[in-house]
Amino acid sequence: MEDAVRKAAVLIEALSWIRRFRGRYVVIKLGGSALEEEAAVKSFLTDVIFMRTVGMHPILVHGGGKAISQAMNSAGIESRFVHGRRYTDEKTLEIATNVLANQISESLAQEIKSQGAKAEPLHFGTRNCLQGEQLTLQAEDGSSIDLGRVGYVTDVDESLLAEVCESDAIPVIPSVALDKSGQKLNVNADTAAAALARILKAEKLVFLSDVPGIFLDKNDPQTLVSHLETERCRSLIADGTIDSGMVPKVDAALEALASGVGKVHIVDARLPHSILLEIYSDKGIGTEIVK
Ligand SMILES: Nc1ncnc2c1ncn2[C@@H]1O[C@H](COP(=O)(O)OP(=O)(O)O)[C@@H](O)[C@H]1O
Ligand SMILES: CC(=O)N[C@@H](CCC(=O)OP(=O)(O)O)C(=O)O
Repeated sequence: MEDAVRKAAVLIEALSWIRRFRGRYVVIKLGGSALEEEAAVKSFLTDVIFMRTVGMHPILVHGGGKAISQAMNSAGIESRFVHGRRYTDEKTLEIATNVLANQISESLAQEIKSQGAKAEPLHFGTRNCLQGEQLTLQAEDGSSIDLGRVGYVTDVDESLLAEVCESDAIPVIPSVALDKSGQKLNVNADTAAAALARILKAEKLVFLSDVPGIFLDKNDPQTLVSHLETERCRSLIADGTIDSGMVPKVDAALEALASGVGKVHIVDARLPHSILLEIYSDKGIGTEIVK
């Protein structure tokens, strides 16, 4: 009996959050590290279906850095990263966009469908929703750094996304944009998700990765911080506490918050139902970043 009452209490706790987020966009970025664990991905997609069913508009954006590197290895091409971006020549572009759109997006959408919900992969091979431009970075001496066909998102087809969400489907979006002449660009998935959240003025941006959140000591999970403000994030990046793959995520988080996104969350994709616990309960389990 006690157990049944406890279950009802959980539902009641979720009620105010369900009401608050009805009809709102939540952009969820699934990273390549998290995608490696098949069972965890299936359970995560059940959570996304739950979110959709209770009226939220979840938008799934994904990367797949590890799978792209594996596919490149198999093709005998070595991956090269320049300032955290994969140097993308024509052959790399073909492999990366094939892995992201034709393999990962399609398999995520298939899994959502096999769990009884609707999903629509949105990319260059179906209906594209990310427009972009080629990214040029500047070196300290002012010269430009060549990244090849790497891009950043400049615009999003909002009416397409609204239409897909209204049809009750979950949009599944790989981090590939098209430029003005319809050519593909390889976009870092963290920045693609942040651009989507910014342009849609999403309620939330959630990063699912392979760590429980942000640690103050990278090697000690006990140092997880549950709440961070933007200034603190900047100093944690500056002093090296936040480094490697976490830097583009936190940079993207700061950019999204600055342009009106309500809150950013970093949660562990490997922990069952982490996203539901983060969004629909009073005390989350990962790291939340606020302005
Ligand atoms: N302060 C920190 N707290 C937690 N993780 C950190 C921190 N600094 C760096 N990291 C690293 O960031 C990684 C997540 O980034 P990444 O591997 O690029 O994930 P994804 O594939 O999800 O984009 C973690 O596995 C961890 O090694
Ligand atoms: C330009 C660039 O670096 N694009 C990334 C796109 C995938 C990605 O970002 O995947 P994760 O989320 O798993 O890191 C790449 O080619 O790896």
